[in-house]
Order: sequence, then C-alpha cells, then structure tokens
Amino acid sequence: MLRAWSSADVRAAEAPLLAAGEPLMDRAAFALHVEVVRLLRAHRRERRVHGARVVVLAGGGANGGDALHAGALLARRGAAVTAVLAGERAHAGGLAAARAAGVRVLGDVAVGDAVVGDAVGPDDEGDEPGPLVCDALAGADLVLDGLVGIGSDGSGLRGLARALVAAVPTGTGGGHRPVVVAVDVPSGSGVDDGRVAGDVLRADVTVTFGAPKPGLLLPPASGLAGQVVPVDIGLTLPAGGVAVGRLEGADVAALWPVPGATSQKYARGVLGVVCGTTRYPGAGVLATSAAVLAGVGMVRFVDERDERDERDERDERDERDEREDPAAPPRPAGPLATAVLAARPEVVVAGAVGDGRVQAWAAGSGVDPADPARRRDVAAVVAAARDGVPAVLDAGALDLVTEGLGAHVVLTPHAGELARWLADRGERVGGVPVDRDAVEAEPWRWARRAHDLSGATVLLKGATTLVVGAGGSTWSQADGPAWLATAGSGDVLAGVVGALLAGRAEDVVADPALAARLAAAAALVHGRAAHHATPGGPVSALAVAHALPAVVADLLAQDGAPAVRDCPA
Ligand SMILES: NC(=O)C1=CN([C@@H]2O[C@H](COP(=O)(O)OP(=O)(O)OC[C@H]3O[C@@H](n4cnc5c(N)ncnc54)[C@H](OP(=O)(O)O)[C@@H]3O)[C@@H](O)[C@H]2O)[C@H](O)CC1
Ligand SMILES: [K+]
Repeated sequence: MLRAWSSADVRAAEAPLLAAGEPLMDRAAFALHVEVVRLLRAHRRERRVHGARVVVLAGGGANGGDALHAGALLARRGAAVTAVLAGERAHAGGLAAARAAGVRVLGDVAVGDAVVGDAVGPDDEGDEPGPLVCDALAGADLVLDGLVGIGSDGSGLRGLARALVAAVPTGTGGGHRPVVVAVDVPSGSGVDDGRVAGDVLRADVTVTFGAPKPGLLLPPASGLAGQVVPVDIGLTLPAGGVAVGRLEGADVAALWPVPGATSQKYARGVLGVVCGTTRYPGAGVLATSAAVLAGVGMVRFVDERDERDERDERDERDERDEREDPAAPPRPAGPLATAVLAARPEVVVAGAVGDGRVQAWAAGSGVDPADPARRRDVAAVVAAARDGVPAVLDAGALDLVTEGLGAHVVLTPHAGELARWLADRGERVGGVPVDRDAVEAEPWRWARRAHDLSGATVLLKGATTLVVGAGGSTWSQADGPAWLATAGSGDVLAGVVGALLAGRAEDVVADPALAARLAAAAALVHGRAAHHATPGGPVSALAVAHALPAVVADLLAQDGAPAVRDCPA
C-alpha cells in the first residue's frame, strides 16, 4: 500500500531529527542521485553517467538544496552538470557542494556577500532564462526539478521559476525532451490537495522523501508526477495520519472474499441488481456479468416492470388475498431479464425489489430517470440502503440520494454526475454552481463534500479514481489504461463493487469504513482487467468483465493469498 502524509505531518516528523543533527538532506540527495543514475543508464544510448548532461533547476529553499547536493554527486561521477539558480537566494550548503564538485552554476544569486554565476536573462527583472540556460536545457539528457518542494505557497510558480519550467523542451512534434525528475514533488503542484495552479513541469519520476505527499496521489497533480519513488530518510510518521492511500495487489488479495471449503452460495453473498431497462438492457447485462465474474455467490436480477405489469400484479395479489393463497405464481422473464439470462444463465430473476433476500444491492446503472417504473425499483433499493443494507448506487440512482446515508452505501458518479448532484444541492464555487470543470480541478475537495453531504462512501470515477469513505478516509487508484474510458465501463465497475459489498456484507455493516477499501479494491481489479483484456489496445466493457476471473486469480496467487480460505477480517 502506498500511503501519503500531509506536508505538515512530514515537517513535524523531520523536526526532531533535524534538531538532533541527523543528515536528512544528505540521505535525500544521495537517494535522488541513485535514481538519476538508474535513469541515465536506462535512457542514454551510452548507458552510463559519465558525460551525461544534467540540468539542476534549484529554488532558494531546501528543495533546491536537495537538488544541488544530488547535482554535486552526479558531477563527481562524471556528469556534466549545470545548476540554474531560480530563487533570490540559494541553499548555501547545496551551492557550496555543487561548486566544489565542478558544477557549472548559472544565476544571479547573492550567497553571503558573493554574487555567483552568470546573469540569467537579458531583462531587468531576471525573469527570463538567458541563452546559456536555454542552451543547457535544449541539450539536457535529464532535468532535476528542485525549484520548490513542500514549501510551495500553492499559488503556482512565479518569476524565474515559472519561466524556467516553460523553457524545458517538451518534445512536441517529435523533438528532444529530457527525462524530468521531480525532487520531492513536481514544483508548484498542490502538495496537500493535488491542485494545479499554473504551469508545472511534468515529471517522469518523482523521488519523494520521508513519505509521498497527498498531491502525488491526487488528481490533477498526480498526473504530473510520473512514477513515484518514495525514499526512506528515517522519519517516523503518525500511524493514524495517512491522508491518502493507494491499494496495491497484496492489499486487494487480502480484502477479496474467497470461499472456504464449506461455503455455499447464500452464505457467500447474494447481490440484488436493479440496472438497465428494456430500452437499454446493456447496463443490466454488464453489471450482472461483472458481479458473477468477480465471484459473488449469486445475483438476483430484478426484472423491469411497466405500469401494466404493476397493475396486473396488484390485481393478482388482491385475488390471492381473497383466496387466502399467499404464493405468487412464477412470472415469465420480460425482455430485459431475458437479455440478462442470455448472457448469464446463472442469474436468478426476481419480480420486485422485495422478492428474495440479498446481502447487498447494485442499482442505477443504465436507468433513465424518466422511466417511472424502473425508478420505483431504484427508489426501493435506496430505501433498503437507508435501512442499512450495503449498496452501490450508480448513474440513475444518484439523484435519489439525499443526506443521511451511511458509509456502507457507495455512490459511483463520474465528474459530470458529481457536479450535477452537488449543484442540485446548492454547492457553488466562485459564485456559480459547481460544474464538471470545477470537479475536475479539485476532485478531492468535491468528493469529500459529497461524502459530507450524503454520509455515503463516494467513488469518483476518472483516470485516477478517488474514493472517500467514513471519516474522510481517501483512496486513490490509477490502475486502468486510458482505453477504459469507454461505454459500459462504469456498469462493470458497479457490478464489481456490488460483488464485494455482497461478499463482505457483514463486515461492511459492522465497519462501514471497509466499504471505501472495497470500492478502491474494485477500482484496482477493474483497471487491471482492462489491461489484461487487451494489453495496450482498445477494450470493450464486456471484455473487461470477462477478464475479471483471471485478474482475481492472479492477485490471489501472486500476492501470496491461500487458494482456499474464509473471508478475512
Ligand atoms: N529540512 C531538511 O533537512 C530536509 C528537507 N527536504 C526538502 O526540503 C523541502 C522543503 O524545503 P523548504 O526550504 O521548507 O521549502 P522549499 O524549498 O520547498 O520552498 C521554499 C522556496 O521556494 C520558494 N517558493 C515558494 N513558493 C514559490 C512559488 N510559488 N514560486 C516560486 N518559488 C516559490 C521560496 O521562495 P521565497 O521567495 O518565498 O523565499 C523558497 O525559496 C522538501 O520539499 C524537501 O525537498 C528533504 O526532504 C530532506 C530533509
Ligand atoms: K520540486
């Protein structure tokens, strides 16, 4: 599991060690240079560090200090290192080490009484990189982004730092682009909230010290961090202080409900499904397929009824009451259930939400809010959820969600749906109702807000899926390819979430915080199933569902879980 702590927690953990004189910066810089060596060997044709051209962008704080010290170590290994000083001051120790190691220093920065380096730019402000800097960047094999770390004021880079970021070649049109390594965090990104204000240099790798910071896992900033490499510099972080987590395969294997030798289908969990309509049967097929293939004990699919069916059922019931004969005759499957059964013959069809027991519900995928009969079934599921039955509520169920649900209920909106839900509840930003752009700019903020308002666990779908559950616990999963943004993908995810809620229903009722971890686990498996279905290529939602058994089997085998066991606590 990857865990991110807030910058305040990291600073608090650093403080006593710094006071005791522990060489934290040396440790950070050494690990940083080791990662750079690895990358240079991997990316350079010559496969070595000697002769590699490295540019260090160094701000005036300790982040710049880390970068300068690493630059010094690289210079001592034969790299041609140029440091560009971007702040009004420079980290004295880092600068001294860099100069002593033969690093070429560019910048007008006063250190003590001395002015070092060459003028950066031709303008009076010094806010434009000059030709020496531009040449160095144009020819760089690798750029170290040490402009600012957790000391960022979060308002976006300013001055020369901003201009330097803009001057790094982007490789557009097939041109040269250096490998970019962010020091601790991509400079200027929202360290604690994942916001991106202004330009941030997109990193291939972020080497982060002590612990990952939340912004490395939270979109949109997480999309600029590349591969996150955490480095242990000896900090002890508070056990309960994790701000954001990311599940890995072993965590999911430990959560997955696996039948024991004596398990039977009812005990393993029955999922009730109210997804799809006769007009749009696909969501019903996809959600039930996903639930079955994710390994739920049984799926009870609630067939669609129209007004006429409901009238006939009422009349039948009245006649039975008159005859004092309570048993309802089995009713033939309608066109929706027929489509579902054609795809998944193991599904049991129910005539209504109350027919037969279930441990959890999945409802709303592919349900048109304008369809009154299907909406009544969805509303019945929402009522059951309100009474404590774990449920995943998707798409056409979301507008029926009001406040006061518990975290045992998982809502699965995408950004547009979440924006609409929030705007309908009067949420505004900058004086206007929350819209999709606002949610995409601050997905964590709005997912947390939806959790606060509804009480439910909120899974916000996206390239990075965020899950906010009981107590604000947050999970960030980025496991799927971009191809997964395809029609029906959300229906499959709802089925997987539902399967997990049904399989672990008792545990979820006892500890609703578990729902967020299960939803995050579902997102991981869903993403991996897309990779598995078509590595590197387009994928259909049904193919994702079909890949689920193999992905689950891989997880359980590779991550050391026993082949047969009962549900873990
Ligand atoms: N302390 C240690 O031994 C260790 C620290 N580590 C690294 O330290 C940074 C945090 O360092 P800190 O000095 O607290 O702050 P930063 O370097 O991140 O930032 C301060 C400088 O950044 C400038 N700044 C701030 N905001 C902006 C902005 N929007 N645009 C441009 N520049 C900005 C600020 O300039 P001022 O003009 O405001 O002074 C400072 O120059 C941490 O991230 C680690 O990398 C290691 O973990 C090892 C141990
Ligand atoms: K940085």
